[in-house]
Amino acid sequence: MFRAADRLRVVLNHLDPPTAHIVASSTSAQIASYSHPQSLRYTLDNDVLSPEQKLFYEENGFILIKNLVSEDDIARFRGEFERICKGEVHIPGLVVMRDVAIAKSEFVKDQKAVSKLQDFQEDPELFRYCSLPQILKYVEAFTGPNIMAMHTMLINKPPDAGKKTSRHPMHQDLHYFPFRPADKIVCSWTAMEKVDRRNGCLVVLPGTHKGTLKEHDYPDWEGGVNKMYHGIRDYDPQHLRVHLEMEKGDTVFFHPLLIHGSGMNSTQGFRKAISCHYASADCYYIDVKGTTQENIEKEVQEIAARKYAMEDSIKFQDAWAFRGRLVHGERTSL
Ligand SMILES: CCCC(=O)SCCNC(=O)CCNC(=O)[C@H](O)C(C)(C)COP(=O)(O)OP(=O)(O)OC[C@H]1O[C@@H](n2cnc3c(N)ncnc32)[C@H](O)[C@@H]1OP(=O)(O)O
Ligand SMILES: Nc1ncnc2c1ncn2[C@@H]1O[C@H](COP(=O)(O)OP(=O)(O)OP(=O)(O)O)[C@@H](O)[C@H]1O
Ligand SMILES: O=C(O)CCC(=O)C(=O)O
Ligand SMILES: [Fe+2]
Ligand SMILES: [Mg+2]
Repeated sequence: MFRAADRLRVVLNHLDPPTAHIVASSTSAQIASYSHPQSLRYTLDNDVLSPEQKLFYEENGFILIKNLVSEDDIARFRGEFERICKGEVHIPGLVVMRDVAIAKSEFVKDQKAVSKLQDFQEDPELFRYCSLPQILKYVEAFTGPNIMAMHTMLINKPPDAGKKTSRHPMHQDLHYFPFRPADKIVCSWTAMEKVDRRNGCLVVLPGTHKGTLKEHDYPDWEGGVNKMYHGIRDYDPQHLRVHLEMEKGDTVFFHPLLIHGSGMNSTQGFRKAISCHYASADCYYIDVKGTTQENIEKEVQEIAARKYAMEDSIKFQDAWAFRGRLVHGERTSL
């Protein structure tokens, strides 16, 4: 009989030493809560994940793969980001976001003002990230062969302006998505430089992908909160937290129900990461009316109505169908 604690130890051998140390320092009660999976629910067989890696994802809801994206590719993404910030290229549909602490200040056409690019699916250079074969190989282990890139971001977490607005509250990405099933959705998030607690690395609550979608709303933060940065109000503050310290090119794949956030950037540098949410093209859209997702639907529709100057006519689902791009296999449903 393979005990939970033994399995966790096996799995820890596949983590970075710092992360392994943090997981290993969890209490025995928390370790015991890693139950034995009856069968593999969250991963598929495509010979990419080792049995230990599968078990780790099943139990924790994330897996970190070291050195998956090359220095050259990251340099190219960084170059394109700079060109966008300088206004040298114009990408249809791209959303350029500024941190709430600087959004109201004078506009500077410089990357320093930009906290996030969203929806870069029409930028061939940045979208290369979503088609990288070594990423898709892993994605397929979660989604199967028909793969849609649904949501793209380049996050440029700014040095905190003193109001802690650079934090991203604890949340589940599924809150933003009107498609299911959740188990056929996965995020890939690649560090474009070394990320650690000082510059605001990702923080995850392992195992929370086994729970349900929780109610999200704006946190009561005195210094203000960025637009659409909803958080979970009632997550268990005692739950084991793992800080994912990563080197440039390291990539974490995580489940859309995994509770995660990122801390304040207390350095002077802009912490960069690039990410894509993938879903199986076999997923289907749902109506979020009457669910906890109604609040985000309303906000997305308000912004879309302003952006495309079309009152009320954009459905939440259509906004996703319009941005989604097939990256592998067939576009069967989404
Ligand atoms: C897994 C998925 C996870 C996620 O999707 S997380 C977050 C999702 N976020 C998004 O979809 C992007 C949301 N942001 C946006 O759409 C835009 O950045 C946003 C907020 C509409 C601003 O667009 P801009 O083109 O900059 O428009 P603008 O300069 O005219 O500003 C309009 C009003 O918005 C304010 N604003 C801008 N950036 C903000 C921020 N970061 N947080 C809070 N408020 C912000 C801005 O001050 C202005 O306000 P006012 O109308 O002057 O009172
Ligand atoms: N008061 C709070 N309420 C809700 N969430 C918070 C609060 N403070 C921090 N968080 C969230 O916890 C995560 C980590 O935040 P924080 O910046 O405090 O880093 P940390 O985990 O405490 O690490 P460090 O101590 O190294 O700063 C982020 O997702 C952040 O948004
Ligand atoms: O890079 C980060 O800080 C995390 C962003 C994130 O989790 C999100 O935008 O959904
Ligand atoms: Fe997220
Ligand atoms: Mg802290």
